[in-house]
Amino acid sequence: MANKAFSIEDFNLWYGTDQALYQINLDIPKHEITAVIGPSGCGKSTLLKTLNRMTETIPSVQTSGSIEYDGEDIFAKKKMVEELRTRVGMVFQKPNPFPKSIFENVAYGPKIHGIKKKQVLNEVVEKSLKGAAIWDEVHDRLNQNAFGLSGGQQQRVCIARCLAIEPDVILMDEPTSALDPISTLKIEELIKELKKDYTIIIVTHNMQQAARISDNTVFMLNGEMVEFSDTDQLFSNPKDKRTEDYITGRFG
Ligand SMILES: Nc1ncnc2c1ncn2[C@@H]1O[C@H](COP(=O)(O)OP(=O)(O)OP(=O)(O)O)[C@@H](O)[C@H]1O
Repeated sequence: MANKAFSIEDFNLWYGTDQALYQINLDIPKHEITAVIGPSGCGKSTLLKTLNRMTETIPSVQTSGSIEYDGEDIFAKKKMVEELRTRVGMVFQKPNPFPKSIFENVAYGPKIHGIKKKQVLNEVVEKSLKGAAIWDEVHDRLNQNAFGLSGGQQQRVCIARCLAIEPDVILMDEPTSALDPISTLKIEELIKELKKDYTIIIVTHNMQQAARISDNTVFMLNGEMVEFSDTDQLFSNPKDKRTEDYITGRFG
């Protein structure tokens, strides 16, 4: 695959003595939406968090195998972590704005990266909030605390915060599971929109969501990657019997 964001080869991960990922081999294409589905505890979040090296903040974690991002080994050198996290942003399950104003939430990353000029920060904040489809709702109250927003609005502010560091990839760990159906739909529409500019990898419990928004789907089971296919194919004509059993609701 010429246009791949991540290339994962023979990747294994252990929490202490418990193995959570087994021999994962997977190429994740650029500028597409890749969904990761599977029953609870199958390793979806672990796989996602490994992609921007968040799992290594847990002391007991050990890994083997290789993961390349844009052709470079993500584990290669210490310096790579900051660079990697700038290029690979993350949005979490529960909206987690900082207890700061909407403006400061979005300006936080750029400020850390040394941007001080108010004019530039204003532009970044506006662009990011527009990119996250929340500008119209908040432009007249940027100085209000982000906690005053609804859950769906908070999640879009968190997406804007992620966009403000100008990543190439956005990892999303069940970004709508804490939201109501209307907010969920808005975020799904936003994700489809963001695909033009970003590579998106989304963990979801919700198979309908994976079917609605993703181009490719990874099905995981007990720490193994059972199947990686075009989403339409995976849901209409799965290659593996275990995928079929899962998507037809026979387990999980
Ligand atoms: N910090 C941790 N320490 C030890 N074990 C962990 C840790 N995080 C996850 N695990 C274990 O690793 C396995 C995979 O967990 P993971 O959270 O990746 O699964 P998941 O598919 O995302 O689950 P869910 O859908 O319930 O969020 C599970 O057995 C879990 O108990």
